[in-house]
Amino acid sequence: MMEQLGLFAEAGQSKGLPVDLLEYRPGLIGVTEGDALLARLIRDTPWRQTKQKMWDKEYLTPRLTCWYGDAERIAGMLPWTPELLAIRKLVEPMAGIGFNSVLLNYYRDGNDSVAWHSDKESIMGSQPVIASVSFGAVRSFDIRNKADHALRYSVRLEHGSFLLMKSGLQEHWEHRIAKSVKPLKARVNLTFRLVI
Ligand SMILES: O=C(O)CCC(=O)C(=O)O
Ligand SMILES: [Fe+2]
Repeated sequence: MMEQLGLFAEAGQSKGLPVDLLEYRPGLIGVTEGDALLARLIRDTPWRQTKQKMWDKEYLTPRLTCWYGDAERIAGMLPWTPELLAIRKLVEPMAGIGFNSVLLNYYRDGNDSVAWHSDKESIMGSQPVIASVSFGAVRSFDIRNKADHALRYSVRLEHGSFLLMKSGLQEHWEHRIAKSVKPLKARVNLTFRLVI
């Protein structure tokens, strides 16, 4: 429900993106390889639409998801695929840490979204570093300060791009992928995480 309310913003690339919180690098993966990966990830992933609870009512999460990782150690995860391992190998040196899991998000069109949240589950510790790789439709990744919602920035996450959410981001900032009024094609996002 909250995801429906006034979230049709189409923000662009903010100036002065706080580099202590976020680092954006387009072109981590080239267009041709990215196109192939996008098609394969959409086709081969056993996507699920989970339920989320809000105000005591259950809603279907407005996107599809799937977890992969060190399945022999972490319950509920599928084992790494060669493709996901290859992407992990690219992002780990850029993040400066190792990851044992990745959450895949599939935004089928502009109507799919993720509402304002921070990724601070206790299983990741309070200052997690998260590496994010995007394929497909360009979507705006918005961040806002928890104490002052007027303090906000946006990054347009392009096909094949890399975004590093640094350790300070989750504690004092929230992020989202807003819905779009423009018709949009599919997007798949991978967020590599260290679950402890
Ligand atoms: O799709 C994205 O770029 C962000 C996804 C996200 O915030 C998450 O999986 O926690
Ligand atoms: Fe997130």
